[in-house]
Amino acid sequence: MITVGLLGCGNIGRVIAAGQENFKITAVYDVVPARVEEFAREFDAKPFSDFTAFLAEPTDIIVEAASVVAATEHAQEVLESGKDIVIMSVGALADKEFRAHLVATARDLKRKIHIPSGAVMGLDNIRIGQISSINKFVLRTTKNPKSLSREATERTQLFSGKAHDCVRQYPKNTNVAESLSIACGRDVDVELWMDPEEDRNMHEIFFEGEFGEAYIRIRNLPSPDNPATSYLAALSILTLLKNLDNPLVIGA
Ligand SMILES: NC(=O)C1=CN([C@@H]2O[C@H](COP(=O)(O)OP(=O)(O)OC[C@H]3O[C@@H](n4cnc5c(N)ncnc54)[C@H](O)[C@@H]3O)[C@@H](O)[C@H]2O)C=CC1
Ligand SMILES: O=C([O-])CC(=O)C(=O)O
Repeated sequence: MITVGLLGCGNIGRVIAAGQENFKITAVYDVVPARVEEFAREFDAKPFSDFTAFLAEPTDIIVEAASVVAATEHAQEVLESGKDIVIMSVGALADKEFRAHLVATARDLKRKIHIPSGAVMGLDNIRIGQISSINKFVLRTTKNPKSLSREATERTQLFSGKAHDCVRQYPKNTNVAESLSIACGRDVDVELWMDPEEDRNMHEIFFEGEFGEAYIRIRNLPSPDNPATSYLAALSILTLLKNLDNPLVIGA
């Protein structure tokens, strides 16, 4: 049985915990002490209010499902402790120096940094961007203003530019932009829209290159507990965890 240390007892953490089968969340940590205690009671895990003690607990892998700040603060320490990490708040890796340092540490210590497909589809073959020329890559994300904690009466563009700038400005809503950039091997172009007529979290991907062209549209249902996060993102990380011990690896 794979043992998991969970950093972040929120919406995604709860979906993962509810779906445990071939892995077990044995240790949990969150900045909100009451949340850790409640989660630990409900899912029979050991609660921690101190990160160092949490990390010292014997677990096989740490799952970050908290925030860009949490991933930035703790990812390096996790790898240095000899554990693999799953990073959900991928926006942390928009800092190129930080990412390079993290990857170098993982390489030296023979550890893995897993990035779930999250709220999009297609990350598998989008990786061909690392070996083949791409002449266009645009992510257009459209969410209801509520998912962005804003108000609007008409469709409004909030951002147009590069992924790393977008996720810096909207760290709770555009981690996918950074996942696509890492997969594709370039800082992708991003448009972020809010639309009061849209009740889903929609991601449209326009991808053109030597291979031909692709258009992927994902219309995600928001998570019941956090409208900023698509339910698909939680299902994605749960699938990743369920496949950690599967010898059959599918996808590029
Ligand atoms: N990669 C992707 O495709 C996607 C990534 N995400 C990201 O996944 C993360 C988790 O999402 P949700 O569970 O929906 O969020 P949530 O807000 O429901 O839960 C996050 C939990 O982490 C805790 N937390 C926040 N900062 C912390 C810190 N510095 N140290 C310890 N605990 C901390 C909070 O108290 C909360 O309990 C978020 O960063 C979100 O933006 C969300 C959707 C898609
Ligand atoms: O869940 C989504 O639709 C996307 C999201 O919030 C993110 O990438 O941070």
